[in-house]
Amino acid sequence: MTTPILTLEGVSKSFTLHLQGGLSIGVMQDVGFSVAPGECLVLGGPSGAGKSSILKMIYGNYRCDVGSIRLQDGDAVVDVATAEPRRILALRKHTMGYVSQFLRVIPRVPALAIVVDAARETGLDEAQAIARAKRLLSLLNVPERLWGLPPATFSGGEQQRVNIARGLAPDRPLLLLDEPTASLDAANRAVVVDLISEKKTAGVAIVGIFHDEDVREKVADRIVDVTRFSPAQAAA
Ligand SMILES: Nc1ncnc2c1ncn2[C@@H]1O[C@H](COP(=O)(O)OP(=O)(O)OP(=O)(O)O)[C@@H](O)[C@H]1O
Repeated sequence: MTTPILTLEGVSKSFTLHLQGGLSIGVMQDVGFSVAPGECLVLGGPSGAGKSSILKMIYGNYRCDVGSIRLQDGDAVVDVATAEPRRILALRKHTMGYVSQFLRVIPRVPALAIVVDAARETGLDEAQAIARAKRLLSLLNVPERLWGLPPATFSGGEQQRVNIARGLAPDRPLLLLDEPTASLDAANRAVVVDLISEKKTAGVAIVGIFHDEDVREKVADRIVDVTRFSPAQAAA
């Protein structure tokens, strides 16, 4: 098997509810899986099972209580679980990308510039970045008349497609996808499936959450049901 780019081992997570007297709720126990370059691992399981929390731990937004999250970064291996915030920021710039279903709108920055800036983050020059951004926006059916406008006034679906273009524009070896196709129409879902396949062919490792069964079937190499990491399951 190809050397994995990402390996989670013995990861557990609980949340402390400060509004309820510091009550601690265990959400996941002993999470473990690996992902290889070019592979798409889909996290499955019912609402509240902990799928998004796993992505957030990999991205370094949530700290895990114990366990390791080892990420290949060039010749080095970094444990995200214990890495300094500065190291995590560097990983986000070069090594791992995160695409959620929501665009955090930056006031006054036009859609095309948002995607061009993202493409430039991993080293494309201006001309290459513009070409890539235009290709993505066209493929994702964002009308050309909107490219020069800030997305604040775009429809929800248009904003989501700008967001996907921005998330897929840079070249990073690991991509985390948190329901990027939620509320897209069938035609645009199919485009996203093709773009994900392109990334896989380019050797990008993907960990994703897709509620749409059809999308999941098309992109997943493996599906991990995260209910197997629930503390109740572990105690049984
Ligand atoms: N910041 C937080 N503070 C407290 N509890 C949290 C926090 N984030 C997540 N949780 C809890 O952890 C559990 C898992 O949530 P998570 O969002 O990871 O589930 P999910 O499987 O992605 O759900 P969905 O499919 O509905 O998005 C839930 O019970 C949720 O309430």
